[in-house]
Amino acid sequence: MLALWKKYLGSHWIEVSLLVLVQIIQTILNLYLPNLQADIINDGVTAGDTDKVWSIGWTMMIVATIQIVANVIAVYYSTRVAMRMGYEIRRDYFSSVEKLSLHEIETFSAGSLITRATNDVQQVQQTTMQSMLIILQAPIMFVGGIIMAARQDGPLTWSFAVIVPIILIFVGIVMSQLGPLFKKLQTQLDSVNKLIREQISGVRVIRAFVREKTEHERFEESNNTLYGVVLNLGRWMGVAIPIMFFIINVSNVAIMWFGGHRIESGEMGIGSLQAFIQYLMIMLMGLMMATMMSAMLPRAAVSAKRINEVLNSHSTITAPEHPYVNEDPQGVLEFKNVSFSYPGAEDPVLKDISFSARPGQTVAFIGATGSGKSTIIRLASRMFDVTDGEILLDGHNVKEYDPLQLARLFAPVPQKSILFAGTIRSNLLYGNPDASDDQLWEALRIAQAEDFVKEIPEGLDAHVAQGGTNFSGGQKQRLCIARAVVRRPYIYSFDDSFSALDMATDRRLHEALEPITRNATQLLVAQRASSIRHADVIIVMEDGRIAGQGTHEELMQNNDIYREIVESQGGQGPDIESLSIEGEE
Ligand SMILES: Nc1ncnc2c1ncn2[C@@H]1O[C@H](COP(=O)(O)OP(=O)(O)OP(=O)(O)O)[C@@H](O)[C@H]1O
Repeated sequence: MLALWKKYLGSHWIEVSLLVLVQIIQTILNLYLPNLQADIINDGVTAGDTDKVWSIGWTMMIVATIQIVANVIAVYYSTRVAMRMGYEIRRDYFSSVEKLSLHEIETFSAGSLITRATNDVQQVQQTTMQSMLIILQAPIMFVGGIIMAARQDGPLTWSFAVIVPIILIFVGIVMSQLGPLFKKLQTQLDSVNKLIREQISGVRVIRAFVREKTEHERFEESNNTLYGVVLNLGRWMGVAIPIMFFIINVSNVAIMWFGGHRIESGEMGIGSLQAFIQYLMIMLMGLMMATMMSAMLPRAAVSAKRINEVLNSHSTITAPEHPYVNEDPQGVLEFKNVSFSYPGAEDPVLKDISFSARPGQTVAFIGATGSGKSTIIRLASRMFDVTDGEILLDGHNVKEYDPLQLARLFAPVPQKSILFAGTIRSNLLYGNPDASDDQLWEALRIAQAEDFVKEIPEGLDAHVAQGGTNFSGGQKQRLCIARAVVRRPYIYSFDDSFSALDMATDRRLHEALEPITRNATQLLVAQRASSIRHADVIIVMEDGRIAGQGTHEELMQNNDIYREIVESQGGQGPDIESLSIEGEE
């Protein structure tokens, strides 16, 4: 927490100093007011001195006005400084996450990165705001309250020696119960939030599989636990608050009783007793504030630690000091004895992978699910660093490149179609921000998306919902392919990108891609043997190893696994090249 305060409050030291100043002023004035009240009663009202009543009354008015103004300024600046701190943390956090490689993102997990950016930042922001109001006030009120009370009546102040320990013991007991409950509340809130997120985003699947009842029960269970924790908290609060007031009121009565005797014996004025009671309240208030802080700070410190972990982590995928600049990229890719394990995993998912892919060539990967096909595609553009071996691009290790320059040479079409909220145009421009409308339509034509986009009245300006949920799976896939085509990269990587297309569209797409991929390298992952049979090289993956490579004909002759895959999909299968297309022939 201190590290965050130092970093984000340090640059606003003028506002923070002003805040400290007004806080000190308003707390001191707050301590001064009961003193004036004592004087007005003792020297004015009791003595029948109207002038004194007026003069002290005016002083009280002025002091109270300054105190209110100082209070307003304090609340204004503490809110402003805390909100800006939250804004700056979120800004830095976002740019830190943007720079992280997939390795770190996987290590943190996407869910945790989101919670840290939202809940944790909110927690730190709230605590900062409260702290700025309380942190100085609490000790001044506590110590000042005792000193000022002692000035009114020294002997009576000894009563604090009994009241304060009783309250501290009571608060200690309550906090020891509330602390774990607050922690549990946070965890339970997280789990309810997670469930809501999961169930809302998966609502279509839940309905399709008629799982509403089960999901409802799952939610009920989690929500009930949360309700139980809140209820338990409420019970403790419900008991603790009245008992606290009871202790305070009993203290009040005791002080009045003792004070009454002292007034009777002429050792104390009525005004002094009244002021004394107010100082007791101020002192107790200081104590409460300090207790509140001691409960809030540890929770915020945990959040601050989680935020700092992200802010201080650096991408392991970095540019070398003098990156290699590829002036004339070709797209020749070579894997040399590559092995790879995912972060945190013990077993390698790729073992001793070697192959090469040249411009104009299509290298396809086929194999059982989980055999490592997508991982090869991810490693090629250095989303992760290999554990062993090396990957060369145009003869240079991908680690020698600036990761940004490297990324520009590739156009990935990921397995899961990812579209962003906006329009079709804004999504396609991800491929190349300078592309003209003609180029966008050309890409849509190649990706077999032209027809359905033309049918939408808004065309390129058609709205795309978050995650592209207003498009079908096949439409999303085609838009993602168009986005890659817009880029006109040196290496295309299609990771099972044709799975949602029917065979005829698949064929048309391959034909349309042919002219533009003539000088580019194509990496192609597919589940359907028919859609890769014309690849120049087919690599058969099994359990993270290459179980064979060659053309379709070669593999059919000498690779049992490949033959099995082809046969399991209907023998030689319908060759997509030979499929007739509606409207053709
Ligand atoms: N991000 C990840 N973290 C840890 N392990 C992973 C990760 N992604 C994949 N794996 C594991 O690596 C192995 C290979 O996964 P990969 O996605 O490369 O397989 P694939 O052949 O493309 O499968 P599919 O055909 O189902 O897409 C699998 O066992 C998978 O569980």
